[in-house]
Amino acid sequence: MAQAYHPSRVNSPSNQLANFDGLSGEGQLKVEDIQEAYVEQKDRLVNAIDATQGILREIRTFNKNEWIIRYPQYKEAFEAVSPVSASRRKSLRRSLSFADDPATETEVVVRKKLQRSVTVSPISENTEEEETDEDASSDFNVLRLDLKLGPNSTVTSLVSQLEKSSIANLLDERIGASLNHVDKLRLRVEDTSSKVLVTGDLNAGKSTFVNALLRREVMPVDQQPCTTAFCEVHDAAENQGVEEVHVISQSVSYDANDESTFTRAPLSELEGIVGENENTERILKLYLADTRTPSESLLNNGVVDISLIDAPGLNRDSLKTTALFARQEEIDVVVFVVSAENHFTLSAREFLANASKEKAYLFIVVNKFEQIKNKEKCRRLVLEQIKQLSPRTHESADDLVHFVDSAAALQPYAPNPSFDDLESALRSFVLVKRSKSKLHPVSTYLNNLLGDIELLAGANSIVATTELEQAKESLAQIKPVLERMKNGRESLEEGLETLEEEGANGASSRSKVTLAQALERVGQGKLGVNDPSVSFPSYPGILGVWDYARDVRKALLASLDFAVHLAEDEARITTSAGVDRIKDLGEKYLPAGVERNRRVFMPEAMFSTIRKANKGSTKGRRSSAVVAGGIYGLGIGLAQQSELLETTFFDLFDVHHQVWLHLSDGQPDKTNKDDDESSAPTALGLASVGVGALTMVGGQAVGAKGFIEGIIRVTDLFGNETVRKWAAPVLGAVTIGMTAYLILELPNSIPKTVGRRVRTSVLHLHGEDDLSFVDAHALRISRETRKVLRLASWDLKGRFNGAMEERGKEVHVKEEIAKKATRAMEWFGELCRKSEEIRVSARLGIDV
Ligand SMILES: Nc1nc2c(ncn2[C@@H]2O[C@H](COP(=O)(O)OP(=O)(O)OP(=O)(O)O)[C@@H](O)[C@H]2O)c(=O)[nH]1
Repeated sequence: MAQAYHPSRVNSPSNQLANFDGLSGEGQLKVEDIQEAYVEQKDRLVNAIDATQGILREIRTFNKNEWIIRYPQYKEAFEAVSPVSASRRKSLRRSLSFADDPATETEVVVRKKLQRSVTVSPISENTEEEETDEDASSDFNVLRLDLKLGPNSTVTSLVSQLEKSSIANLLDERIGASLNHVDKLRLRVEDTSSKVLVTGDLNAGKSTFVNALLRREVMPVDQQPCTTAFCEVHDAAENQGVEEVHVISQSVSYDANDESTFTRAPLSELEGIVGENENTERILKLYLADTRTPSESLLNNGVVDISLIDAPGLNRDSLKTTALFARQEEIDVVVFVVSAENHFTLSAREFLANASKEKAYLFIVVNKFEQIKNKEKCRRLVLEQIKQLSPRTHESADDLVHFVDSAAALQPYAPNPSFDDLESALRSFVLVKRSKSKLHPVSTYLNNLLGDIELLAGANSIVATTELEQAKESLAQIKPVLERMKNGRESLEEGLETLEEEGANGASSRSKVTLAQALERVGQGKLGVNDPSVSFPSYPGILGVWDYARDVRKALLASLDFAVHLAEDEARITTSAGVDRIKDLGEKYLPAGVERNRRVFMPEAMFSTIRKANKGSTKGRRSSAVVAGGIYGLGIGLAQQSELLETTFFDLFDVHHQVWLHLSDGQPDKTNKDDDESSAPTALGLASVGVGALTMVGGQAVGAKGFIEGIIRVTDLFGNETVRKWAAPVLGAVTIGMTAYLILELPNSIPKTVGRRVRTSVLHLHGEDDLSFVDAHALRISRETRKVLRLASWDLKGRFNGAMEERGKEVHVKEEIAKKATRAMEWFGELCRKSEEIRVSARLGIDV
């Protein structure tokens, strides 16, 4: 069978239908070419659908797991430029903002690549030189989010309620909806069934025409005019190869797999069924096995499963029903059969006028043409009528209007080229229409969807680039700081340790010097320190000697207190200097922007705490008082301690000291100088106490030294006669003289005696850790100094480590952002590439 599609139009300049649908090329086109073109386009679309679904799913996953996709909004960026360049720029430049951040706008360029395909990139220096594209679309078609709440609400007002992620969720939902829609589109593209409605005037030969197409006399001809059944002819392959009739029960939707929706009948009963169902608009499904090859068969053509619907002849009653039927979306093609003898009746005109509104192109079969004598006149008249009824059909009349004799086509072995032409044209028309009705909307949708994906990718690429740049900028600032901190950490710690050590040691050694000097002076009967607040009492005379000794003791103790106070003051100065140096270290090592220690060091607050007595110490109370610097207002409060203030006889006459002086040739024994008199109550000592007591009883205070010296000399003289004679008066005179001497010496000797004793007492006060007065205080002061310095250095270390940690975290965060942004840039770039690839391979926007 010849398959030439347009043999008469090999050189035809216009082939509007074919041109319109992109299925026609230069020269003669065979129906196979159209079939092939259709199949190719269908396959390309199915692949494009699968690939698009793939990238939509990837977007959702990426949006969910890796990058919150930002939803861009574009508006034209108007600039005060010359009118020419303004018109150029208007379509090029867009102001890009994001739904979650409408205040921040970036100027971008929207470039057209393929039809309806745009890319977005930031403004560059060369932008001005680029070609203008007035049609460049820069808004979303498919993935548009309706972010407006009402007529007066703007995106801005809504955004306050929408987080970035909420918009990303909305976008995700939109993508989800789009995925579902693409699923439906896939089914639509893959659905190979196509319905051809055959209708026309009563008795025009519709059934004969359908039989001719089937090359079988299946449809009953010469039925009563009131036959109202719609006979839908399908390939038997759709019914497991069984030829039969399915009589569809009224008011149910037919399902071939659901027996309850139809009644089966053999083909032989078709005529009877059609006859029975007069006046009822029934639908009958006919399954026929077409034995012809796919290239010959219309029903089983290997490309689409065409089903033919033999509609009732048009009359007043059936007109409306048939018109409604023809309007159905699933009807791809309406074939109108008109008898060449009768032309178009009123009903036919009415139907065609309506149908041409729905379907711009109609396939018209002018039947029984062989019977017409003046064929040219008939052809002319019919075409004129068609021109009136369906102008578009008339324009493509060569393809769409066929003058045939259907009855003759049923004759076996009789060549019928005009019917063959019709058949080829009808098949091509079905395919072209199908391409237009099924493939074109899918192609448009995919193209728009991919365009949206590219817009989204372009905008998000800009966001990622900006984020990457910002992160890099921050990293360039923070990383060196962190590096410096890491490198400086050790030397800072060393510096702090040294400062602490130096401070504590310095305070200790200074205190030792100060206190040792003071104690030495006190031992010599002088005030430990010279200060106007501590004065030496004046000697009140022999009668006030007791009080004098007490006052001297008190003054010396107070001067020692003052010395401790001085040592503490010195330590305060040392500590202050140490704290300042710690601050300097802070300035050196802490990076800018880190809060410095705001606490002010108060030296006066040092040494103000009372240390609790050591547990188990028998001298608990005493040691508590010793270290209670400041408790009495002066250092350690020695001058207020009753046991130290206690004045004894030995403050007046230090017999013990005198004995030692004498026995060691007037040199006090240095090794035993710290000995307490109470710890060595010698016999001599006791004797001297007795003599002392005697002299006191006699109303005179006699110095032990003088007294003992006297006794020694007196005993030396007793062996001499003359001496014995003069002994009594001499002894009396000596005693008187010595007594006078001692009394006169008291103002000088008391301070020394008291000083010595005070020094000894004080030295023994500090039993803690068996340390001396000086060492105990030096230790206490250095501890306090160390404590303060340590606190300051801990604070600095804390700040330093905190700042380092913070910067470390910041670096980590920025690095993560940079990593994410880099990945996003690559990902969106790849997305654009994939999207473009889909467009190109599916020829979206080109083949329509
Ligand atoms: N000579 C000739 N007769 C035809 C042709 N087509 C149909 N007929 C005859 O016209 C009569 C009507 O044919 P049908 O096919 O029943 O017409 P129809 O349009 O289906 O009729 P209704 O369904 O009743 O409207 C029959 O007697 C056919 O034999 C044709 O091409 N040439």
